[in-house]
Amino acid sequence: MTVAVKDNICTKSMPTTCSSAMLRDFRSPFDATVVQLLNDSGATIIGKANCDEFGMGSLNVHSIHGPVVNPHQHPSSALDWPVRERRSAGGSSGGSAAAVAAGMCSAALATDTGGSVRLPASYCGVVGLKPSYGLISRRGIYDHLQRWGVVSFADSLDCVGIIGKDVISASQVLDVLSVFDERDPTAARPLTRERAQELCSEHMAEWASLPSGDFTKLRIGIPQEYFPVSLDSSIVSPFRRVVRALKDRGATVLPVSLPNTSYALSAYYVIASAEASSNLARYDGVQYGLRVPLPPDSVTKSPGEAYSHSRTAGFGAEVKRRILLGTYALTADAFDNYFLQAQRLRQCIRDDFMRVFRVPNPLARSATPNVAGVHVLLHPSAVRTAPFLDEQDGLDAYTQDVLTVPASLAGLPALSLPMAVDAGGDGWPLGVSVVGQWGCEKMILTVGSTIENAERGTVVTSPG
Ligand SMILES: NC(=O)C[C@H](N)C(=O)O
Repeated sequence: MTVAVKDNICTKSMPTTCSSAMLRDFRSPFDATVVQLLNDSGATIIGKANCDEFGMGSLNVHSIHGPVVNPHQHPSSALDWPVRERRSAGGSSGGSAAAVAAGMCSAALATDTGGSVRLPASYCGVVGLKPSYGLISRRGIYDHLQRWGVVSFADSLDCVGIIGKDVISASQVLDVLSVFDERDPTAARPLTRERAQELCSEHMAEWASLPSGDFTKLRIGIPQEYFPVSLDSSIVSPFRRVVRALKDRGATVLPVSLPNTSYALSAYYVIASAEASSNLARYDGVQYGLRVPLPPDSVTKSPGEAYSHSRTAGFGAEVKRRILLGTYALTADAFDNYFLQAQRLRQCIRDDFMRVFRVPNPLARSATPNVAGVHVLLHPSAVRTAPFLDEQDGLDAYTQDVLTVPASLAGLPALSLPMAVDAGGDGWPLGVSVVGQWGCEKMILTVGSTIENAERGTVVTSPG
């Protein structure tokens, strides 16, 4: 299999820049465990993929390598396209999604902190899987040299994810990567993995043992809060078609409520920025990263001034904004009102999910199945199709992942797959997401491949 690797995942034989001037010349002395696993399995790594700087962004426009142009509709000539007609590939893993969409490789490694795998997958018309938090290793081989094989952004949220040309490619890569890595302290222990697998298989047996494609007894929840006013109306009809296809196979589809969803984005940006401000403190030009010597006429020449000089030159504007926001959220004055509140909201969001799932959480002490609950949730992956690259405006960029962030805060597996492009839309891809209980990757991939087959058989007329 040919695989591209996002440029925040360490590779020995290629640079790892994180799309940042800070790491422009960085060569990792080791491969991340995920890269080693891919190499050992015989995969061919074709190159590193562009991303937003340190994974911060939703449109892959914050990069020293320039923005990623969405290759959909013109896969071999995206860069010949007039600038005003170029669309974003989504972020932060825009390069990974674009490489798969353009047919350069059959899969790509990416990372997802708040939606960075699923949003680009949705915008580029490919499959994106964010696995359960802790399922795939983030560790490197020589952990005394650098803490992670994947360069940290926000440790309590970062996951290695997979982008594939179809569900089967994504699940093949998942099989290779989902092994326990004792070097990664956040990796789920073998017992937890076994328990999750047992629970998932037990609950899949309720419906997946029936003849293929018969989903009688599969219960699917549609979270009512995932249809905000910002949702483009053209998404509704393809989404309904997907629901209908599942109902035709016997599935019960019912509305469910995740009442704290509207707090997810605010909680995410506080928590992720706070963790980023602490993680990125190591890039001071002495321990790590670009070092820019102070000018000879500099007055104080204090270490603080030297750090600040290198950090000012090495980090881009978006990374600086997150460091400022995160540092503020962690100050004594703001901690209770921002950081603690965000953590409380995160717990409420987790509880929302746990209340609706039929499969018990393998990480919880009491594991009572909720018989009125659902096996999986289904919702649109994004509120719109890929924006034009020259239509970026400030706040909009932060609301792109409004539908992907909740599953990240809860650490749950989520799969985005393309819906057939509909005559009512603008001809650009749209994704639908399937979310499951922790460790239920097999379940969401099974539902995903049924949707994929149904959508492949859909004949729709394209608007252009
Ligand atoms: N990194 C991610 O998962 C994307 C998110 N939009 C962020 O900028 O934090």
